[in-house]
Amino acid sequence: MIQSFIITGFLGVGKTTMLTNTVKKYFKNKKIAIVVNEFGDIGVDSKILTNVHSEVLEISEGCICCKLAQEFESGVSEIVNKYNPDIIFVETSGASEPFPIFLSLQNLGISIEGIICVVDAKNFDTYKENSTAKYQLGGSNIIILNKVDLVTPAELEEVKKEVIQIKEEYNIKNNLTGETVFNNYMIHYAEQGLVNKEVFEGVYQIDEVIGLAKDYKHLDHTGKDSITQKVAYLKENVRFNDIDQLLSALPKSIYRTKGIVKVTDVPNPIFINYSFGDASYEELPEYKEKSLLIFIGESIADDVKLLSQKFPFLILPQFSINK
Ligand SMILES: Nc1nc2c(ncn2[C@@H]2O[C@H](COP(=O)(O)OP(=O)(O)OP(=O)(O)O)[C@@H](O)[C@H]2O)c(=O)[nH]1
Repeated sequence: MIQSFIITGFLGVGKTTMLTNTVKKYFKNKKIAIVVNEFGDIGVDSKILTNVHSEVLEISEGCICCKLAQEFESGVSEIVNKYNPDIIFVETSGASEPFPIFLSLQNLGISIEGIICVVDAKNFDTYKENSTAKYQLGGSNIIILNKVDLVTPAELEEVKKEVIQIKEEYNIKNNLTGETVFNNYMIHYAEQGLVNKEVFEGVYQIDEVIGLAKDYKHLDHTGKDSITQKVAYLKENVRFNDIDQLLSALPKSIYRTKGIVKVTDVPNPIFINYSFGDASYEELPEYKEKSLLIFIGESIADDVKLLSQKFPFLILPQFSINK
């Protein structure tokens, strides 16, 4: 039977980092397929993941937990038929819930070994009130407190306490019996997503949930704390320092920025990964498309417009701007 893991967690917590690092470390001799659902319609993660793994299915232009169950199921079936993987990893977008994906995998007869929720130990305070983040914890059975390098032991303990509180409150319940579905869950700590191999050793296999969630109604992403993204393309004469200054000037409402840019003073294209004030850069061997940045946050349309006035090298697409 094909095994699968679902990786969930809020925007920028380290899901892709975990996937890349753990798959490289622990699953070298297995046939791995990765399904990644990007937030919004321009996939940066899949470009990065494709550099590392061969079988990557990108599902974008929507959210697999809301609208794309069918596309997800047919994509996974295709991967199974073509490639016959030992293990499938599904990385959900930071704005989606894991439970509907769990149901889709069950529909396909795939064994779900674990639903992993990655938590950003440093920035948990910033996003813990977001309802999607709470449901992500509620719908998981493995919780990984990541970025431990950025917090003190006391701060980590505090985050752990809060995580347990939310987990207890939002733990998914069986509609018929009212009992919690994931009674046993584990909390692990990680830096760069690296956890002990035991986390992946199938001790959590979940098979008792079939059927209970027919009526499962999940959160409306268009609600008040819903997250939006705005894309900006970049002019060609940009220098690395311009990007650096732009990232330093981002308002608080924009807590996630990703993109791939070509600058005049660095030979290779650069993958930019910014979350909650911290930026990291990685040079890519090649990138033939236009330089772009994706800004993600809550109600950010006006902020992005202001940014493009302050940094005229940003070109906003002309179509309508929604809040
Ligand atoms: N210091 C530190 N940085 C980390 C750690 N894990 C991830 N990061 C950084 O956090 C940023 C976001 O990591 P990603 O793996 O892209 O996060 P993600 O959850 O896949 O993001 P989305 O797909 O946008 O939701 C990157 O700049 C990573 O380098 C960690 O343990 N410590």
